Amino acid sequence: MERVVLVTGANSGVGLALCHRLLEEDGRIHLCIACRSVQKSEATRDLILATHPAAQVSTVEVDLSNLASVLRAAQELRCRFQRLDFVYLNAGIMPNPQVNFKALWQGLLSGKVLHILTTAEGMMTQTDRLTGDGLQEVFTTNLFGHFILVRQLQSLLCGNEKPSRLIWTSSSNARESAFSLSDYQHAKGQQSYSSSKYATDLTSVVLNRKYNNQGLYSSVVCPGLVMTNMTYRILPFFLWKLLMPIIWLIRFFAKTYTLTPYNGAEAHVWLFKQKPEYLDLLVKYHSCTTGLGRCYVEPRKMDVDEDTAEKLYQKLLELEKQILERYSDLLD
Ligand SMILES: NC(=O)C1=CN([C@@H]2O[C@H](COP(=O)(O)OP(=O)(O)OC[C@H]3O[C@@H](n4cnc5c(N)ncnc54)[C@H](OP(=O)(O)O)[C@@H]3O)[C@@H](O)[C@H]2O)C=CC1
Ligand SMILES: CC(C)CCC[C@@H](C)[C@H]1CC[C@H]2C3=C(CC[C@]12C)[C@@]1(C)CCC(=O)[C@@H](C)[C@@H]1CC3
Repeated sequence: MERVVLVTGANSGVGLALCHRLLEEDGRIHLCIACRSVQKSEATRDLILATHPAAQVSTVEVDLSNLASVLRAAQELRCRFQRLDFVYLNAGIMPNPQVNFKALWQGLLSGKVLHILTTAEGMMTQTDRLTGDGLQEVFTTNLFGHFILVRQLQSLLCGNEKPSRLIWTSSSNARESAFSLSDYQHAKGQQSYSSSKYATDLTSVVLNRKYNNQGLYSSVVCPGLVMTNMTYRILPFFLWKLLMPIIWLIRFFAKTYTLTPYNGAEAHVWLFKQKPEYLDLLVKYHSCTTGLGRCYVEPRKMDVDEDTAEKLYQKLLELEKQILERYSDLLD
């Protein structure tokens, strides 16, 4: 039986490369690409079919920052499919990114050059805003919209003959110091991206605890530093071009400088080929590339506190309850 794979944020960057790579691995899968615009998803479908003409590719419209749209997409997926084998929760935003060059400089002068250059710890700030639902946009797009989607797709993901898989695109920028349970949406700080990715790591850990016995497994990956629409927004384009020779040199030392979306999707594709029962679910899988361009995957233990993870999960459930009450007309 063909496997059904759903990918969010499939129209560009890591998500698009992932779609191509999954079809290279197994041309028989049914690939469902989730994008927030119909035009973009159709253009992406055509692009994928141009290189994989025999592939089965369908599209679903979902704006993860709009919870009504998430509920509608889940309803449509429930009608269309009997089960989902893989869900790649990959869409993400980092709005109005600013680099703190003072922190970068201090980091470079400290002994932690590689750590700073690969995690950007304490170096990046973002300006967040509220969604139409009154939630923080980065939290909603990167984590909560996906959380609602997963919960609404539970009937397609749980109790299947073979285990189903959730694969979240997290980041090595995920930091406990940027996250607080009392402000889990990160309304007060300026590191909403880092906070949302840490919250993603926590959520994945708890999802395993709650759902492994129903045959659903969750993993987190980091694609490394990849040049995509998201990263090109951090610095002016000409500056990136000027920095490129230095960045390619840094790649000889910084294995997570994967740079291309193809390389960035390595951990996602590797997980596609693994049996979940053998994975360490407290590990983040990092896409890595050697200086000469060979791709590989490195597992690294996550810095997560299980008690905090459980408390966050309870808060997500409370918020979910409020949202489902608000949109009760969209439920079956
Ligand atoms: N690039 C990097 O260095 C790193 C990226 N990541 C993560 O990788 C993932 C993919 O990012 P990347 O490929 O780099 O960047 P891109 O900007 O190329 O891709 C992001 C994708 O998310 C989609 N998206 C954004 N907002 C929404 C929304 N509200 N609803 C639905 N889809 C949405 C975008 O769609 P649209 O085209 O419509 O905007 C796009 O397809 C993200 O989660 C990111 O945080 C993690 C570590 C490093
Ligand atoms: C390397 C150059 C000489 C100078 C570039 C400085 C910064 C613009 C980059 C250094 C580390 C980078 C980085 C990211 C963005 C660009 C930098 C800050 C990320 C935050 C992008 C998104 C992620 O999720 C992280 C994994 C990246 C970590 C490293």
